[in-house]
Amino acid sequence: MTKGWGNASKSKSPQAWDRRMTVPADAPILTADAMRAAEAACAAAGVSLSELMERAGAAVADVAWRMAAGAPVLILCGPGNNGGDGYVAARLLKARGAKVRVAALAPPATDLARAARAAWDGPVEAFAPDTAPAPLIVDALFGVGLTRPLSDEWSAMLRRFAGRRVLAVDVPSGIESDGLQDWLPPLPAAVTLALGALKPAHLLLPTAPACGRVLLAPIGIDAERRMRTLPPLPPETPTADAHKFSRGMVLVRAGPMKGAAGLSAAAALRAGAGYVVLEDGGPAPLSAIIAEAPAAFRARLDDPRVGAIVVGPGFPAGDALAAAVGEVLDAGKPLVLDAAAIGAALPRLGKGTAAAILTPHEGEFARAFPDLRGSKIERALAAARRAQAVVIYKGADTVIAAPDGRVVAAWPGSPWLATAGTGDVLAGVCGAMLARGGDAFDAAVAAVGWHIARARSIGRGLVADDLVKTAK
Ligand SMILES: NC(=O)C1=CN([C@@H]2O[C@H](COP(=O)(O)OP(=O)(O)OC[C@H]3O[C@@H](n4cnc5c(N)ncnc54)[C@H](O)[C@@H]3O)[C@@H](O)[C@H]2O)[C@@H](O)CC1
Ligand SMILES: [K+]
Repeated sequence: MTKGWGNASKSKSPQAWDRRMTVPADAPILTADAMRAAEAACAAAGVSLSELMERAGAAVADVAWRMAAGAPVLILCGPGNNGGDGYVAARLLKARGAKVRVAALAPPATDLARAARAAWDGPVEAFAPDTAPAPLIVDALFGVGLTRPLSDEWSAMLRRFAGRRVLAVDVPSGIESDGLQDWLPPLPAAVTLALGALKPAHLLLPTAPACGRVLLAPIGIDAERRMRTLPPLPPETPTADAHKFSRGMVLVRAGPMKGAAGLSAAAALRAGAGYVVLEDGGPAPLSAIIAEAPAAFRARLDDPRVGAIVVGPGFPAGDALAAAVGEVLDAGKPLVLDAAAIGAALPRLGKGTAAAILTPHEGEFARAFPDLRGSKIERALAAARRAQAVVIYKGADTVIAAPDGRVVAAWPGSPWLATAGTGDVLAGVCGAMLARGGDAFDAAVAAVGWHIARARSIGRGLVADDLVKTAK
């Protein structure tokens, strides 16, 4: 039932395995409200809520069984349906022969949880400051129903179990699942089993690292897929009749810091563009880049073969940037707008302009959209709607949003991307993907996927140039 599971007992280093932060690819993401709506739709379609809880508990038991590998398990149950999942898991684990204890924070407060508690035929301890630990702790205290931070007393009780292996049911308790609050869980999880769909908090900072490795138990919910995790990178081989212009032509406008635009141009080539022209560039990292003086470059803007124009890398705000942005907007070609070019273009975007991808990092986003509130996903969506453009809201928890409501959350990226010049590379890769034609959101998703995959394959010691230097 669960996806992406690896057997802990086979791992040479369980501790290293525990610390891995991964999420299932191309998986649905739902807010708590959307989750409840999906649950209601399931019930209307004839799958009872108790059946959903039974499936959830079975998935928890399955993962716990393998994580415990024969060692005793302590299941902590809260008052709501998250606790109900815990009681179901306890019953099923015991039936499989596992050594299970259950400790409850409070009596069950929902009908479903009461029924699940009643079906558990073992003892229930009160979860207290002296509750004895076990090698595996299953955290079924609170899920998407958490409405306020955990009390200091409960937080202290949970912190006592730090260092044990922890399996969190749906979310680590204490996390607000929609990503609206930065509450951190007192007991971070090695593995979090998301039920029905991933939740924003699994994929956004600061909560995502506390979820550890995230697995998904679909439990039969028909989750809509407008919000999802990063899909696998599609295989890309040029068609047999490809030529340099059919693979996409990208223009890169250079500002005063010429190395940045050079990196973008090299990235566009490396990501598959057939022909890349760099305006007024300095020494470019690849000699296959066509460097042109400003006048010749401007004449290119009208070339019908141009698939995308990149502007912003190495180009601080000012009159020169405003003029450059004005020219590329007038050209009516698909655009990648990075850094200060985003703010310069914003007043004109969405008013009949061509498709655009904006690539702000945190500071640039705050300058361009200072009034937006909510989770990073909500802010990215609001910015995309306002700009009528695709927004890649960069960071370790990059979020890609389209004006029509589609979202991809790209956590976990690669920590090696946190170094100068990688944003210039991403802008160039976006140019290559956009120049192929097709949907700008799909292009942005492919660009982020390319960037992360490349960074992961390089790993330790990565500098931005490495992302574009070689094909492998
Ligand atoms: N939505 C679905 O489709 C399914 C949900 N299931 C489970 O149900 C969970 C949601 O259940 P609930 O909505 O009952 O919510 P929870 O079980 O997350 O918690 C709600 C309860 O906790 C109390 N509470 C909230 N914050 C508190 C705090 N800080 N301190 C003390 N008490 C607090 C509430 O008053 C309520 O009694 C999911 O996370 C998942 O584990 C599963 O059973 C399977 C299906
Ligand atoms: K939980």
